[in-house]
Amino acid sequence: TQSTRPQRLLHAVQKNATRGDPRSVVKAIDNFCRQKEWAMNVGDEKGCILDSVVSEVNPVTVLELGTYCGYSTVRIASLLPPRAKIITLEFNPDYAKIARQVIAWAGLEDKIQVVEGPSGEWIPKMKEQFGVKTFDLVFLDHWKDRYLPDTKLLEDCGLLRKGSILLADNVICPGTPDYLEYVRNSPRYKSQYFKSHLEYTKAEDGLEKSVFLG
Ligand SMILES: Oc1cc(-c2ccc(F)cc2)cc2nccnc12
Ligand SMILES: [Mg+2]
Repeated sequence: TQSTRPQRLLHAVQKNATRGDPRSVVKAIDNFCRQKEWAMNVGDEKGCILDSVVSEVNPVTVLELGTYCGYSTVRIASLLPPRAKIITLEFNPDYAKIARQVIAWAGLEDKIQVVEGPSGEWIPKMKEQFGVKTFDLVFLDHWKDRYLPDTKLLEDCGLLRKGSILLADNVICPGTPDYLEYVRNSPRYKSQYFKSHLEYTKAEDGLEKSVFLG
C-alpha cells in the first residue's frame, strides 16, 4: 500500500537525523521538504522567528495547536528550560502517530505531551486533565478558522495571564483575517507582525505575535 507524506517524512528523519539530536531532526525535515516533497511545517525561515520568540519568552508552559509531524514541537521543545513542558493538540490521529515517532527520534518525549482530538473540546479540560494553570506561550498552527474561537476559549477558561504570548502561523497564507482583526484591534492585546514567507516557497506569509494584557 502507498505510503503517506507524513510517513515518508518520518522515514527521512530516521534515515538522516541522529537519534537524540533535535536540531538534526529539524534539519532532516527541512531538507526533505526542500528537496523531495513540500509539507506544511512552519519551516526554517519562520522557524528562526519562532526560535527567537521562544528564547525571549523562556516559557515554562507551552500550548501548541496543530502538531502535524512534530517539526515545530521539536523546534520549540529543544529550546525549553529543563522542567518546561509543551502540550500539543492534534486533531488527525495519523499525524499524531507520526509526530510521536518524530518526537521520540529527537529524544524529547519527556518535555512533550501529544494530545489527540479537537482543540475546542480539549482547551476547557486543560486545567483538570493536565494540571495547567496558565500558558506562557501558545503557538497557533492548526485550522485557520479555529484560531479566533480557540483564542476566545483560552481567555474564557482563564488559561492566559498578563504577559502570555500568542504566536500565530499563516496569518497571510492561507490567512486568518478574523483572528488578525481581533488581536490587532482588541484593547486586551498588543500585536506585532513578523513578515516572512510560506515555508519552502517565495510566497508571502508571516507570524503574528500578540501579548495578552490581562
Ligand atoms: O503552514 C501551513 C500552510 C498551509 C498551506 C497549505 C496549502 C497552501 F497552498 C498554502 C499553505 C496549511 C496549513 N494548515 C495548518 C497549519 N499550517 C499550515
Ligand atoms: Mg502552519
